[in-house]
Amino acid sequence: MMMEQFRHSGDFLAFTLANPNGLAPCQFELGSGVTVEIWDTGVICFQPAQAARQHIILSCGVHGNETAPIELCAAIVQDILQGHLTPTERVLVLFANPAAINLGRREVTENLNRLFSGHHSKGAGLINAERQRAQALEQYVTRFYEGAPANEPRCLYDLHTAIRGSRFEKFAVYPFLHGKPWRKQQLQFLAACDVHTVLMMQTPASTFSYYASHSHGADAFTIELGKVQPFGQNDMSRFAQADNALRALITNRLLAPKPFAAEDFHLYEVYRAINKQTQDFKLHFADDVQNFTSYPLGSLLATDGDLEYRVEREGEALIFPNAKVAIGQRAMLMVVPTDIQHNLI
Ligand SMILES: O=C(O)CCC(=O)N[C@@H](CCC(=O)O)C(=O)O
Ligand SMILES: [Zn+2]
Repeated sequence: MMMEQFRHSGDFLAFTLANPNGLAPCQFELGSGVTVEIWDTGVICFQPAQAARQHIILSCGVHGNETAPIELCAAIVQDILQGHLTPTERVLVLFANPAAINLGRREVTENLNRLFSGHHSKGAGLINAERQRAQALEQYVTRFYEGAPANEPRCLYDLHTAIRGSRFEKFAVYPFLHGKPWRKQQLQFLAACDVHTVLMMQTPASTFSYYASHSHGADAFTIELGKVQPFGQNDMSRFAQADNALRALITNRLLAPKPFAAEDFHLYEVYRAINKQTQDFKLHFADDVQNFTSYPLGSLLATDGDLEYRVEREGEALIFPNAKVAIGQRAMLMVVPTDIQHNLI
């Protein structure tokens, strides 16, 4: 797709996917006065005509086969470009891994969501498209927040879908805050997105949301919207609330949330992370077992060479099990319900 076709259609996703290795930066203004800046393939920034109060990053396609969030973000961008939606806030939308989206695969060579906070530069001499993209995405996030006064809210919602079905179809990961309190206002926003299950992380991570949270002080989340499906096969009505809430956020039309109530949420914390140590890592439950499933104490969950992982704690539930990850990486998290009200602000 050429520039002219893109300007006509407003289809920034198609423009990105036709130019997965890079796009010449450019800038133009919409009839509404919104300034549009294209920084790179998959990287588009909207600056409203009037002074903004919030600095919002929406990202999708960190994993190339997680299509529902890509469709959702593409529609938002197209509606802005065609004048149907006029942001009042500064917005950066990222289609994070165009090459993987084109392949319909989670990754081209390496999991992009394990390369942030400098992990893209670890491992002597290793260079690949995902490492370069992780570094570039960090630079774009930095550039965007450099344009944000320190006292103004900044957030990043990194939209994904899970590989498996989940007992809770939509859920969020709240990155580790190093002892700072979790924010009720953010949980209320997640509830407005119809996301009522939140996993509170207990350690630093190499994910995009942890990077935005830790390096830029953003309210940042990984949000899982349903299960991986090919393009065109998502039932987008299941994500209508998230779509509406994100559109309301960028146009400053969010309704006042109802008072915070702990019973509106299923909160979990990580009890332990199981990392793959050998090529023999094997899960001992079926592929259709859902995220947040629990088994009785002592049940065998996984083996890794001579190692056995069994249920150790009452109520322990599994999440993100994946035997195909690279050695050394997280193959499954075990989580437990938590009541973290003491650390909510
Ligand atoms: O379903 C799965 O196994 C993976 C879904 C996914 O991509 N999840 C993210 C979570 C990131 C986080 O922990 O914040 C990931 O694994 O990168
Ligand atoms: Zn993902």
